[in-house]
Amino acid sequence: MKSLAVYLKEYKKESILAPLFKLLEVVFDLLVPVVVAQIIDVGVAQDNRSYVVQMFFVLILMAGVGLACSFTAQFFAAKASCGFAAKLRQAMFDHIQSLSFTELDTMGTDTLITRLTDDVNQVQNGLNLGLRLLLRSPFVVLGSMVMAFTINVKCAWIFVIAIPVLFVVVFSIMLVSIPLFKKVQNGLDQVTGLTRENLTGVRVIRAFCREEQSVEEFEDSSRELTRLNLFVGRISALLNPVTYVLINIATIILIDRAGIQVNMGNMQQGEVVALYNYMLQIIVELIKLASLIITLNKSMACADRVAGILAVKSSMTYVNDEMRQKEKKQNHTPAVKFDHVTFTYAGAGAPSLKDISFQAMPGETIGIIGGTGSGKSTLVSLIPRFYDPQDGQVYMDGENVTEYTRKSIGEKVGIVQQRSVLFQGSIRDNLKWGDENATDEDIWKAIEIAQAKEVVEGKPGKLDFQLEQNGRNLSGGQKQRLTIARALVKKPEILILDDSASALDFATDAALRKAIHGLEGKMTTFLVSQRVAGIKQADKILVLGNGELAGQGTHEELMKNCEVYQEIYYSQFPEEKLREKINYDEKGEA
Ligand SMILES: Nc1ncnc2c1ncn2[C@@H]1O[C@H](COP(=O)(O)OP(=O)(O)OP(=O)(O)O)[C@@H](O)[C@H]1O
Repeated sequence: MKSLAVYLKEYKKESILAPLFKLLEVVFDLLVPVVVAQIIDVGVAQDNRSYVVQMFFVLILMAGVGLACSFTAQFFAAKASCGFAAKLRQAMFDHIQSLSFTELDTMGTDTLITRLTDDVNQVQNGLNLGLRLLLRSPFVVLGSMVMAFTINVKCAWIFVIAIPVLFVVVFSIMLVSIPLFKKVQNGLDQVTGLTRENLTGVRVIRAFCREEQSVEEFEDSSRELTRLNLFVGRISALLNPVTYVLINIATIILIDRAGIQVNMGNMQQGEVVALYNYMLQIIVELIKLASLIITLNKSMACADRVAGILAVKSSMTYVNDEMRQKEKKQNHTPAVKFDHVTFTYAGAGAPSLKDISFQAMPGETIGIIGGTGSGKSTLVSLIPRFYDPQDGQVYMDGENVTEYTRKSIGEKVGIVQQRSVLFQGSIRDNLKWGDENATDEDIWKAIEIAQAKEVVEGKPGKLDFQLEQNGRNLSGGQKQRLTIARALVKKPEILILDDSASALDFATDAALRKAIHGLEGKMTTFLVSQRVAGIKQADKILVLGNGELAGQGTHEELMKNCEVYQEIYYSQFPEEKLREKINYDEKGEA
């Protein structure tokens, strides 16, 4: 939690001025009962009207100055807390961006969203209140006690006993509720997660008539959060009645003792009123302090969660520009090489890739095929270094991928993933993610290769057509074509299409492959596909089965010597199997 203090550094002045002005306000608050006592003991007792009026204006003046101090304190506290929260949120966002996929997979998106939003808001709230009230309340409590001593020592002892008793009660209740606040935030994570899942999957939920189950699931989770909140609320609600009972007992004793002192002539009536006022100020401040501590507890729990994210170190380090040696590209150096690569996802029991070795020469097209879950996506995700393998090495242009800067990998590799992700904005804005300096001509060229010309031309405004969030105003196939175009705008040396033509019809898929093949230069292309037709023409095909490389070679080679490939092929072209059988039988008869 202390680690978050750095984000307040820039607001040092505000963080000092806010409590300082609050303390000034307290001084005026503490003087009010003294002035009231004077009004009673001098003005009223001696029937001195002009004195009463004079003191009345003094009270108004004190209230005015107190109010100005309070406003100023509020201003500085708000400035510091809002600025702090903005910096913290930005730092978290930047940090999350720097984490590797391994950490992101482990933490999960939902908790990251709650921590980035609700948790940061709670910390901001806690800081704002803390800056204003954390010093004010104890200062009023202690100040009231000191003022009581200046009035009457015998009565002041009641304050000395009452205050610690009240403190113990308040803090005991707080200690019980602190751990519960963390549970409440975790419950909130769960509700956020379910909300997101249900809202993004609403079409599937309706298609499968799962509304009732979804509502029930949400209700269960929400009920649990409510139960926790109620429990914490009840404990916190105990504070007021308990503190009021204690303070009222103290007030009764105070009035009893003070009455005796007045009768003995040691005290005046106005001073009794002043002591009573101080007792009231104490209870008001203690209740404020109690709710402040509740807020601070909540925000400390949230601050811990925020600090937890900031403390996560990326398991992947990148070399920087200075450390990076210039590429020494030589002829006949493979564009991509896997050397006995084994990879297991964090938390997964079994490896998703086992001892994979192959190489792809510059300009080659590499097809990757295999059953579902055989490791195709995992394999290609190691090329742009989304993950690091536990064993073996991945090389690009003869250099280990760990020797590249993050930027240089980004420039070299263009990847189009299975799920098309587009962002709110124009088509042009989205495609310029590939290269922000790309001209409209470059963009149209990429669109043409990606077979998206008709799509874009059919939209009002063409490149200026506005996409909604996640590109939801486009069809699946249209989105896929645009994501392919976005990768092509970058003109990458290595292009990876991870089953990204799955929503395209056969003719478009074929035209896309032909257009990519016809590109100038030596772009190495990886085509991941479930369809043999999609990779048949590739220079080399990698066949994956259960994370292992079952075979590699051209289509013809694999048809001769790779059983897994033959199985896939004949399952997709059963008539070929039949023809094969007929040929074989005919040969046999001859
Ligand atoms: N983020 C992840 N965390 C843990 N395990 C994962 C993760 N992603 C994939 N896996 C596991 O790794 C294995 C390979 O998955 P991968 O996505 O690479 O398969 P694939 O061949 O691309 O499948 P498909 O054709 O269905 O997309 C699977 O068993 C899968 O459950």
